[in-house]
Amino acid sequence: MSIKIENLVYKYMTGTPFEKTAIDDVSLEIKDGEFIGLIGHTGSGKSTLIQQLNGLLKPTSGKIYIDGEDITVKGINLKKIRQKVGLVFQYPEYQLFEETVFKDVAFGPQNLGLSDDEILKRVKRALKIVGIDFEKYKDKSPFDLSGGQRRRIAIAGILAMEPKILILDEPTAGLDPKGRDEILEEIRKLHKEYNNTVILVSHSMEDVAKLVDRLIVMYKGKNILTGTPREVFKEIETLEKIGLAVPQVTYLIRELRKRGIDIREDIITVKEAQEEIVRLLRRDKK
Ligand SMILES: Nc1ncnc2c1ncn2[C@@H]1O[C@H](COP(=O)(O)OP(=O)(O)OP(=O)(O)O)[C@@H](O)[C@H]1O
Repeated sequence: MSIKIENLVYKYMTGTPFEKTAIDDVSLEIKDGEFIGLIGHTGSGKSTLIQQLNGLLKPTSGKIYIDGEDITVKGINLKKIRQKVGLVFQYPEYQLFEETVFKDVAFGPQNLGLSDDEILKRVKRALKIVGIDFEKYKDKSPFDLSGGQRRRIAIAGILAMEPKILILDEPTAGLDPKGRDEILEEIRKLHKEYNNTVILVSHSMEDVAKLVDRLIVMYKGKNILTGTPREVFKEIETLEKIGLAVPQVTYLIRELRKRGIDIREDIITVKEAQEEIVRLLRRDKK
């Protein structure tokens, strides 16, 4: 499902100073099935932006179209929008409340009024994607599990509703490197399996660059850069100015090129760097 945002403005009326413009005239388009990384420093407006995409916050002005439908009009059916746009909040594990894993993941599909067979199918599928063994965990209390496992179950609860657009707000926040890599790998898998539109919110370029089709970079409520990770990483000066680091390997390649080494410019992962270095060594041997 596609998303189109036109001249979006969001002002909080409760802050200090009294009025705070959190989203400042943002326009962008996301295509059906795209995997987007929404990047920006703390306070750049990422959470405010995504909460408007499922109707949780109502824009101060501007338009949002989900699959061509304007969701900013009065009287719009919010339940219908939330079936299409699934939002996984930061630290979603704190929103688990049922006494078993099964009940927690089934809660969303039950609210959609699906049959028991369909609910079971969806719960199994969602747990499989997040790497939780259905038989082993279905009757366990989520509260007896580790933080990483609880987060997966919370994500599975949203996946089980099979939203055409899935938005994850900092899904790796607070996890150790292993847990972080596992969750990111699962998000990659689920995008492949469902082929839905995914927006992954993060302030770590390193995490998202290797996964996404396109990056949207926010700064002070504005969308200041958009493009593939390779295109965005070329703007190192702009990114540095706004406090976002490009992956370390990108810096390394830049330094090597400055020293006259003829290495490909658009490398963004360590794996690509390894392959390129091997290629150069082989070439020089000849
Ligand atoms: N409830 C609120 N009342 C007033 N101002 C708010 C409120 N929530 C957010 N803001 C302000 O709006 C701006 C954007 O905040 P937002 O949470 O959308 O940024 P973010 O990029 O998601 O940050 P983070 O990475 O920390 O979640 C910030 O300046 C923030 O202080």
